[in-house]
Amino acid sequence: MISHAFQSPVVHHAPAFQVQPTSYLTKAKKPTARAFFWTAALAPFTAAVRTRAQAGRCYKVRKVSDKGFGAIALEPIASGQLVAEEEPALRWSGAEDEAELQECFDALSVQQKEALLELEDAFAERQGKTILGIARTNAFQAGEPSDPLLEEEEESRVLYLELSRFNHSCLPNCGVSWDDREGMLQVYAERDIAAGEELCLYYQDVRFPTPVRQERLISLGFQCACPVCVAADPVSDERRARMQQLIEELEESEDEKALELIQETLRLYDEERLTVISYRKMAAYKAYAHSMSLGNLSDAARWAKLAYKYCLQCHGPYHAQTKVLRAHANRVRS
Ligand SMILES: C[S@@+](CC[C@H](N)C(=O)[O-])C[C@H]1O[C@@H](n2cnc3c(N)ncnc32)[C@H](O)[C@@H]1O
Repeated sequence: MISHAFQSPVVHHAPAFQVQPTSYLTKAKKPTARAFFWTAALAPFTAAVRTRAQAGRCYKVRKVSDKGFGAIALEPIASGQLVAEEEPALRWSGAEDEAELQECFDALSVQQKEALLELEDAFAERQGKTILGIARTNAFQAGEPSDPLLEEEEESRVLYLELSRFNHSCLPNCGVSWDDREGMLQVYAERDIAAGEELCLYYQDVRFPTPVRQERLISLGFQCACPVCVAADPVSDERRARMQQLIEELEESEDEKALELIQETLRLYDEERLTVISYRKMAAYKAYAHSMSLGNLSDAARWAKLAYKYCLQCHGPYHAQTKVLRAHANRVRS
């Protein structure tokens, strides 16, 4: 039995739309995450992780320093490459429902339970791991965070056996994308990666200075040991604090001002070598929307094309957002 009070588990997700999108993309959302949630509260468990990238497996999970396991690139990986994808081993309605998590776990076979109990539990106490601690350490959010349907509905959480082994970095080289079409979570390379490099995701928005990031990650059960946190560079902290300010200022700004702020945001991402493609995609998309609003069609076309390119890189060609952005890119071109 789970003994301590349920707190929201760590929720790794593709933070592409943490900044609320304007209406163009919101309209394109579809109710897919919800559609299969209740019918598959307990997703079919597969002994072998099914991954499209399996044939040419480009990484290996192994022990990495003091972070436990991690994923290491076995070969050079190009930006935009699909690195891994996996079906959930466990799905439950999430947020506050400890009882449902326990119920879903209890319904698994012994083998399935054993596999899940192998995962890291950052909250384990003397009596050992609990499924709650494992969920808090490893859970991903089902669906894209900004999906209005998910915001209105109870959020669901998912646990993966292999993707749970990817560590966090505040300067990540990979990002996750929720694949509604197949109900899988995918990992895409967000920059070119050399063989031997660790593949790292970002468990939360990294556009905050070190003390804020650290505090948020400690609440997820660990002290971040990524190179940016270890360096604690005041210049980097200043840039990241400004990035957060810009997110807020952008919400309040008229078109012309907003376009200036977006340019500044992109400059800061470059200076910080922050290659999170979903941040850039959102910036390009917003710039497209503001350019359209100003009637500047040639700029709008350029931004729409860029947003589409970024979307392809972080979500692949079949994702709902990619299709929407492709349509926008085609529309303003014609
Ligand atoms: C989702 S698991 C990642 C895989 C984990 N390393 C394992 O061995 O299964 C999250 C845990 O990994 C470790 N971890 C992940 N990213 C880290 C980081 N940047 N710094 C230190 N520890 C990290 C922490 O122990 C955290 O609770």
